[in-house]
Amino acid sequence: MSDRPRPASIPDDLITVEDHLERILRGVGPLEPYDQPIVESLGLPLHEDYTAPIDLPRFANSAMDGYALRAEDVKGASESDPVVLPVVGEIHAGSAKPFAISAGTAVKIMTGAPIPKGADTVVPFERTDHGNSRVAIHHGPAEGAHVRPQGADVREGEVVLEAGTVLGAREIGLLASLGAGRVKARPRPRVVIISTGSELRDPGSQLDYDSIFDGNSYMLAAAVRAAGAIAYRVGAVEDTPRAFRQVLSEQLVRADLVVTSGGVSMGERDVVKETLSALGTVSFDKVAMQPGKPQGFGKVLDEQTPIITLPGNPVSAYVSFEVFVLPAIRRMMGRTPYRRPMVHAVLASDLESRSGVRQYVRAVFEVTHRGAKVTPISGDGSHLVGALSKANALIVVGEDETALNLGDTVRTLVLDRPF
Ligand SMILES: Nc1nc2c(c(=O)[nH]1)N[C@H]1C(S)=C(S)[C@@H](COP(=O)(O)OP(=O)(O)OC[C@H]3O[C@@H](n4cnc5c(N)ncnc54)[C@H](O)[C@@H]3O)O[C@H]1N2
Ligand code: MOO
Repeated sequence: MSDRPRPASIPDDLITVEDHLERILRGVGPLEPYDQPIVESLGLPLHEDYTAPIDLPRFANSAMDGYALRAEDVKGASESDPVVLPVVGEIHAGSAKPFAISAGTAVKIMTGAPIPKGADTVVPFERTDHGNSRVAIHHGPAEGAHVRPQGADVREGEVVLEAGTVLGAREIGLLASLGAGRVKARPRPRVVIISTGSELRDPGSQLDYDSIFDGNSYMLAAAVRAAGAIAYRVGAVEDTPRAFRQVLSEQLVRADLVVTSGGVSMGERDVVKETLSALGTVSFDKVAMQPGKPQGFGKVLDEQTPIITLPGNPVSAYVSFEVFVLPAIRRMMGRTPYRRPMVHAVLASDLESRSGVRQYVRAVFEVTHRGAKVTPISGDGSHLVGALSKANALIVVGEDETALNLGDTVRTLVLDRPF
């Protein structure tokens, strides 16, 4: 049970959002880390400190196309009084031949090529006559000009990325630059999504008079991917325990987590509840929230795979994903914080809420020159997917709060924002 005090207004037969979430988070553990190809690690937290095995730059090299030479040999050179040096060769990046020059000579050098032994400075072509066998240098540079020194960026032995760093393009680029093809991270959880309902048809197929398209499994698959996990979407399963049990047992081999939609309320064909209650390892509860009241969580079959059962109403399924599944996925991946941080915003209209439930109100969040503002979207039906698509935030109204007023500061979950 959560340590937080239970709001007094919650009816006895409901459990709190906090208790249900805590039960889920206790029931899903972080997945075992292993060495993964670096591009696959995008968005995953690094499991251990990463120490640079080499210097960067690995060798002193030229920052410009030009001539490598000794600054001392061209001291005081100018356009009107150039210093002419013999050109003893040409070095390209990757030509794999070590090179050395002696005093009073120059070598053509391209960007990225190693500075030859004996040289300390590069003069770009633009400050010369661009000569081939001899070159007139029109400028006396400071020693070290246009040379990128070895180890100036990263030192061998230095911890360049700390454990817990979430890997993005820049970090992956650094790892590759240091020669790491793989890196230790917890894997993306594989999440199997099963929608249930004999009325459901796949988008693009023919509808009967009482059938509807299966929006939820697509919405949930997209949400799973957006959370950084792998989604395996299973087409809608009809409302019979046999069909549901069969799909579940077939799917468990590839699941770290199963998420279902539908079939968990009080109906006579609530197949998820009926089938899983019989196993005795999944508990079904009414959670003091709106939308999203009927919820279930437990472990299934021999694999003891965690399963989160979401209500079928689309808005309820979406909000439940945000509140329960997203934190579970993040915990499995080792990403913290598990829960999306709340953002404070000023309410743009009055809002009424039912006592005894935590209300998640669809809303539009925007940052204006006056600060963060949030406007509720009208209509609170859990079937309103059109309205849901217009929202980019959920206002969280506490269990004991029944009215909020225009101008109040409210807590908001700003959806889709990385955290
Ligand atoms: N007597 C009671 N009835 C209901 C209660 C209750 O407490 N007592 N709770 C209501 C609440 S709240 C919710 S939420 C729903 C949850 O019901 P289920 O999880 O059993 O979901 P279904 O009955 O299967 O479907 C509900 C609704 O959503 C549509 N649906 C289902 N799956 C999909 C999908 N994949 N894509 C699009 N739409 C879907 C379905 O057709 C129904 O209209 O129960 C209330 N009833
Ligand atoms: O609580 Mo149900 O989940 O709103 O519509």
